[in-house]
Amino acid sequence: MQFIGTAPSHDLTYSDVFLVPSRSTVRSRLDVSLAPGDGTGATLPLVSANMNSVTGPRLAAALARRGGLGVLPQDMPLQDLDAAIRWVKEQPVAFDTPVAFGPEASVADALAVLPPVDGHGLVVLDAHGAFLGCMAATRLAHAQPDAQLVDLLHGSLTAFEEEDLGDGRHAFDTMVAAELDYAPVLRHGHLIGTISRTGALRSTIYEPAVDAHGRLRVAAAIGINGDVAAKASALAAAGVDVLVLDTAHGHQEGMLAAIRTVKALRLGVPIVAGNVVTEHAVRNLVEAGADILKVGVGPGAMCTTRMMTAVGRPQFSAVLETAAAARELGAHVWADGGVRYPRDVALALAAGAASVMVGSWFAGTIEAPGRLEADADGRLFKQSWGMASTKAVQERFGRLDAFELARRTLFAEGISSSRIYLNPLRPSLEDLLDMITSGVRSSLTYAGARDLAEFHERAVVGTQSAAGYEEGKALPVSW
Ligand SMILES: NC(=O)C1=CN([C@@H]2O[C@H](COP(=O)(O)OP(=O)(O)OC[C@H]3O[C@@H](n4cnc5c(N)ncnc54)[C@H](OP(=O)(O)O)[C@@H]3O)[C@@H](O)[C@H]2O)C=CC1
Ligand SMILES: Nc1nc2c(ncn2[C@@H]2O[C@H](COP(=O)(O)O)[C@@H](O)[C@H]2O)c(=O)[nH]1
Ligand SMILES: [K+]
Repeated sequence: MQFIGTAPSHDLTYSDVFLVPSRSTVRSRLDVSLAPGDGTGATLPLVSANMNSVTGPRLAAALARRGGLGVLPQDMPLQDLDAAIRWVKEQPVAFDTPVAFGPEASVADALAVLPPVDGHGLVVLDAHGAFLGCMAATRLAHAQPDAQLVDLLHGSLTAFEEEDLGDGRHAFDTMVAAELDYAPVLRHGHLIGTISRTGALRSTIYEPAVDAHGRLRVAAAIGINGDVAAKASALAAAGVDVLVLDTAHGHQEGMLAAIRTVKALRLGVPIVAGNVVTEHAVRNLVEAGADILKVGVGPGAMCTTRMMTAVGRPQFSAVLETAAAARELGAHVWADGGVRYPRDVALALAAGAASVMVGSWFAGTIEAPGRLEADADGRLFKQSWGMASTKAVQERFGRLDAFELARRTLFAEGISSSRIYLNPLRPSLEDLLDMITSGVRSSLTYAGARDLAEFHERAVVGTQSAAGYEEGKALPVSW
């Protein structure tokens, strides 16, 4: 990456910079590879943040199916993490995970996890897990909230046998011919997944991130305190593909010791460690055994660290410096936090990040863990909160005595409650992935790059004023 003109002497963040188009020989945006090449097996440079409101097993499976990686948060009890990892590994790769309800569930139960939008649907299973029927999510909009789903199944949609669908193109055409936008997929009469037209289309564009056994990949985080070796070993035994060692101040002795401990276990999975923002920290953490550095102090949407402590660093420069240092050492960087538009992802990758970690943006999706709520205007949202917020600290340390809990709560550095609204046009994680990857694929072709290594090499970046940034925004109403 190079700056157009002279490189600025002060630190920059994503909004301060823009990409300059260069002469290109790349003829199509579909000729571009977005594989991070960081040893995680991901084929898409997107990682979901290890936040309770962001990454649950459902979101992790959906993300891995399209090539990214979900990081399950360290706050989940170990047995829940174990179950979540195993659950992700059991999910279909070629089809979507069914949104399933038991025979007792009501329309209100369904609306708490699934908005009545096109392209989505739900299945109803009997008490033994056998498939009873399905319905389009849009049906929920016109039903009484207390109606039982099972009573709405008459005229149930068609279900396909797996072999009738074939490859993504054939599956898409089959659904168009059947005038269906959503359908369950059966194998010998047993439910193995669901499919939508967009899902069929996506399967021709994305490549799932799968392990050596063809199962979806998943990452999990652990903190630096407690029995780090026991936790890391337990997660590896459950089948985790990437381990993330995470704390607010990653450049500390406690982190270096934790990395050394996990490295010595030789678990055969990449070790991600952070958060850091300097070249010096990269050198120390890689020396201790980290393969990937998680970079970002203070850019996160739920994060109050910069205002509380003045500590941090504008994220574009943090990524640029750490990625250069990591590259020299054969390590990689994940740019963590502060991403609000596809352009921010493109800029992090141009600065040299292998992958980009997204938190709050993904919290407002159907696949995120929270329940759907509606505000006074009927707009749907999910709750989100920071992992260092009072809420998170109280949940994490709830088992401690009142004095210890109060002491730790004093040091909160995050927002406890925030509403992340679902984008009505892009309510699902996969809709956001489509938007982000189409933007980033386009960024690469503007730079004349076929893959992320070339993109980083060829990217030309300029700095802009606040007015320059403003000019780039679309106008929803006339001026
Ligand atoms: N990327 C970012 O900007 C930030 C992210 N977070 C996220 O919040 C979550 C919780 O992290 P964390 O608060 O580190 O909790 P952890 O449970 O991981 O504990 C952190 C440990 O580091 C010690 N420590 C020393 N200095 C600091 C410091 N300045 N800030 C925090 N801990 C310090 C703490 O001791 P003691 O409590 O005695 O001081 C504690 O032992 C993580 O997911 C983290 O990524 C949190 C803040 C910033
Ligand atoms: N200082 C804090 N940082 C936090 C907290 N919770 C999460 N985070 C960091 O933010 C990113 C996600 O950023 P986003 O802009 O995409 O939401 C996450 O990975 C953490 O590094 C917090 O409470 N305090
Ligand atoms: K912030």
